[in-house]
Amino acid sequence: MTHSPLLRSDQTLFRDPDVFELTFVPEHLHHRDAQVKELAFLISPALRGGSALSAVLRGPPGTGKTTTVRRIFREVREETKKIVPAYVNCRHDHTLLAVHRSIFTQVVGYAPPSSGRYLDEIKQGIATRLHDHDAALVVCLDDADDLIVAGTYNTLLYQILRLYEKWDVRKAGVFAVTSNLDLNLGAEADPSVWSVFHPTEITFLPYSRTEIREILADRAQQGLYPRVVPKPLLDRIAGIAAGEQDIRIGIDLLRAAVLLAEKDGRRRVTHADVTAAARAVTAPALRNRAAGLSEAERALACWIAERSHDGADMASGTVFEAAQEYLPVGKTTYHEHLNALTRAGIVDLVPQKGRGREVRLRYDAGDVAAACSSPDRTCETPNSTCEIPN
Ligand SMILES: Nc1ncnc2c1ncn2[C@@H]1O[C@H](COP(=O)(O)OP(=O)(O)OP(=O)(O)O)[C@@H](O)[C@H]1O
Repeated sequence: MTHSPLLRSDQTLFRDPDVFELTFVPEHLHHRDAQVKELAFLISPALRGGSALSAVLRGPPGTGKTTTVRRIFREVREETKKIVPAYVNCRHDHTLLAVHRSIFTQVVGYAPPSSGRYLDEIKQGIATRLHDHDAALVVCLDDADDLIVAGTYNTLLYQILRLYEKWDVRKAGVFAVTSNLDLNLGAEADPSVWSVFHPTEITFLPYSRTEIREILADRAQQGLYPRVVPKPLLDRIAGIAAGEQDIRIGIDLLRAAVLLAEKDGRRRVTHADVTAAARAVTAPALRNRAAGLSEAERALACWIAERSHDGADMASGTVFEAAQEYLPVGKTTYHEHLNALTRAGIVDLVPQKGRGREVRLRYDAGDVAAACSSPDRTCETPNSTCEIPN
């Protein structure tokens, strides 16, 4: 067997580490052509001296909403001075003043003085610059649900969209973005806002495993030296990210696995690097999933983890029968708990030929046991038993 020569301490596997930063805007935006086209269409009237239209962008976390907007805004900035895009992260800026200060900074090119500036002066500064340059404003309010929590959503939309009523500027377009699928940002708008908002709804569906694989391959090619991550390992990373329905997990995992190889002085990522990195990267996601379960559901997850670790038969019916010895629950309750674990994304129920369904853990059994133990009930893999409350 031949071994590739070890890395010297001054060598790195990263051609460009920035490619793995979450703020990185990729050169090629995969699988978002429809959304890019729709946003470009909404902005286009402003290129012809009119006003941009508005939109609500909705999709689960890590589906490329922010990246798509940033990508379009970058192109707009490069192509024309007739449109001024302003991106506001509402997690950070959710008061009227903070949002307008952020818009001012991007429109005017420097921050307004921190003291002695009232909201109206900041708005006037924005409007004057837009008027002087005959430019149209397009604002992206990313994570706009934070504005609803802060109680500023409607006032802000009103003030941005109706800027033209007080100053001689064109009507602004607003792209409101949310990853909260239970929230309808359009419906949250008051009638006075709605009459000038009329957003087009743009949906971002989760990427499939193949799409994630392509995005990750592109990242690896841009950010790493050739052959650092063998193709089967890239497939495995894509599978883990697809299971989590979050491309970010894939990007983090790729970087973490390469860092482990680099730390060890190796030129190639191994299966063991991915396993170790996956633990670290998916642990917070798994903890979040477990936190949403009831004590009884967590106890069942723990028990399933132990059984899976021991290599026992995982057919759902067999698991139920074996569970009877330890877990005093009836069949209906057992299935309810099992369904809750499936919904939480901790187990999958995989149909088996003629044998009902197999209970399969999405994570390492030891990690599930660790995430689902509680102070009163420690789950250990292997061999310990869990007590399940009714
Ligand atoms: N289509 C894509 N092509 C290349 N990279 C992508 C694509 N979509 C997302 N990414 C990358 O995935 C990461 C997460 O994307 P992004 O922040 O745009 O998701 P989001 O939908 O805005 O998530 P959230 O709702 O949590 O803010 C970023 O690093 C981004 O560069």
